Amino acid sequence: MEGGGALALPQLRARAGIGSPILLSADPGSARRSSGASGFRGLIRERIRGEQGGVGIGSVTFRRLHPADQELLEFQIVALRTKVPIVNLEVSHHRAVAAVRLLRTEKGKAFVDLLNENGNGSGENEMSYVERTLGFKTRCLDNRDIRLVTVIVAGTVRWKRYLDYLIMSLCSEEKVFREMEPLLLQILRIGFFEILKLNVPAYAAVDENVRLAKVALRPGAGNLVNAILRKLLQLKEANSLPLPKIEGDDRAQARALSIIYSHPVWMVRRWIRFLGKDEAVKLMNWNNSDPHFSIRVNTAKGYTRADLIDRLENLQVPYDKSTMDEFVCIREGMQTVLQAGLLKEGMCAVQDESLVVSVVDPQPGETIIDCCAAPGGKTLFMAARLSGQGKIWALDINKGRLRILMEAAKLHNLDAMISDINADLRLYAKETTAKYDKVLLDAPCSGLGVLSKRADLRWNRQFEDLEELMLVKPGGILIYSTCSIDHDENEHRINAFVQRHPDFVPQSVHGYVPAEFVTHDGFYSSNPTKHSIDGAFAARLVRSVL
Ligand SMILES: C[S@@+](CC[C@H](N)C(=O)[O-])C[C@H]1O[C@@H](n2cnc3c(N)ncnc32)[C@H](O)[C@@H]1O
Repeated sequence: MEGGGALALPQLRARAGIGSPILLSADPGSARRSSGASGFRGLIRERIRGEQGGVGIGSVTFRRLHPADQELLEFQIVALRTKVPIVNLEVSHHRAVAAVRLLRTEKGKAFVDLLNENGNGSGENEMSYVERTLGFKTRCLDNRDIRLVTVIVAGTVRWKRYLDYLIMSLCSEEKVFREMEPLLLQILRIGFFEILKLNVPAYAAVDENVRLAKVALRPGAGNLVNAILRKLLQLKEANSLPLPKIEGDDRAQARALSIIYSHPVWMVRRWIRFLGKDEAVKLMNWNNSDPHFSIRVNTAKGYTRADLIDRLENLQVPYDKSTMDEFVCIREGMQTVLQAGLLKEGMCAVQDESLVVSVVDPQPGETIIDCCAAPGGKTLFMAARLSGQGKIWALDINKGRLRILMEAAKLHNLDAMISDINADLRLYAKETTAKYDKVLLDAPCSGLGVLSKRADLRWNRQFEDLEELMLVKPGGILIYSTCSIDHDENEHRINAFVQRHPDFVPQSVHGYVPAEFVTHDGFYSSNPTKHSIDGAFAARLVRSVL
């Protein structure tokens, strides 16, 4: 086995006796193409059948294997035959978990990051996915592993177009890339990402990914990974990665930029048209940078930002004070904050540092409906600003997300001020006679302002349309907000709305947010490249009294 990382068989046997979970399952897993009798799994099945008196392939096939592979095969046979539960210690467990998470992310069945899950719990969940998908278990994930999985998965998703272009260029023919089995492609993406963007030492990136491909798939898959990664290393060393040149007509340039900065072509073309090439490149660089997280202190529980800062200093988590009083910004150490239980205590919440709540400007005694409320970042923030007087209705179509919101409300001592409504806003708005002082419509949008945090959104963009709502009292205020920087979802939508509903008059957000966030038309707009915070938009519309 490459890299000299293989354990000697007696050692493996000794570890097999420790009694951790089992190594192999009979189910080859949907992500892997059946490798037949020529794959590891096939060989094992044949060998065991042979030993049980069936038709085995015996030593002839075994001689085709490299001695190190044969050693691994023997080990796996011991595990299967003795049914001793064994954790697979051969593969790099965080890479195995990352590969499985990438497969699941691509099918839309997992989020990119593990931040919302708890350390050990998430390790166990991940292990059961790994077992079902790969047919073996890895050892439990510790905090460092979870961080590595998050970094690898988020980075690989973010750089997918760039990585795939290079992988395809290095395959002997395009067909090899197009027909590549999903798991093999994820392993290659991880290897490419580690080498090109994480600067992982070459021996580790190559050996570990080769071993993962061999164990999870078959020896031939490992050989392919080995050949392609070594070719990549040579090209990287010679500074001659086969990337497209930014030349030709607009379309060709957009295509090249979309590969180099790993964004969809339509997005690049749109941004070049509206922002110009330089600004579009800046924006893509922001989207590709590591996201930072903002934490809002929970004043409703009596905590101050100084209390939060004390805790962060004790935990040795570096932070920056935000311009907004309740916030601090964290670039690294989020896992430490989670582990220390600051969120569970209700001391703070992870929340985008947007000024939308300042645009709403909740005042004690007001009734406010938050129309697309879950998971509740803005609901909780608004409730905290009501200083114990007033009421917020949190409406969302998604019951599960609404439940999370109400749990968080309880944690933050704000549950008495918040009631939930599980409904489709379009139906609710038609059927109810209720009217509110303020209506916040934080509309589902493309999320084009938060692409640095949501690595997957750039590949999954879809518009969802909402009916206009008439839940606002005469004289009340509708606040429309998005986490998008796209004019079609923001200014254009507001202008169209106002044309259809002359009883709603835009009111400048001047005075509610610092001047640098107020657009020419009096809307709130934050721009990642200008303000170094996520992109967001908000408009205040006052309903006339008549
Ligand atoms: C952008 S998120 C809201 C984020 C939230 N305001 C916050 O600050 O945490 C959009 C939410 O709209 C909800 N949603 C989408 N369509 C809806 C509809 N027709 N009626 C009610 N809620 C809807 C989604 O379930 C999702 O939770």
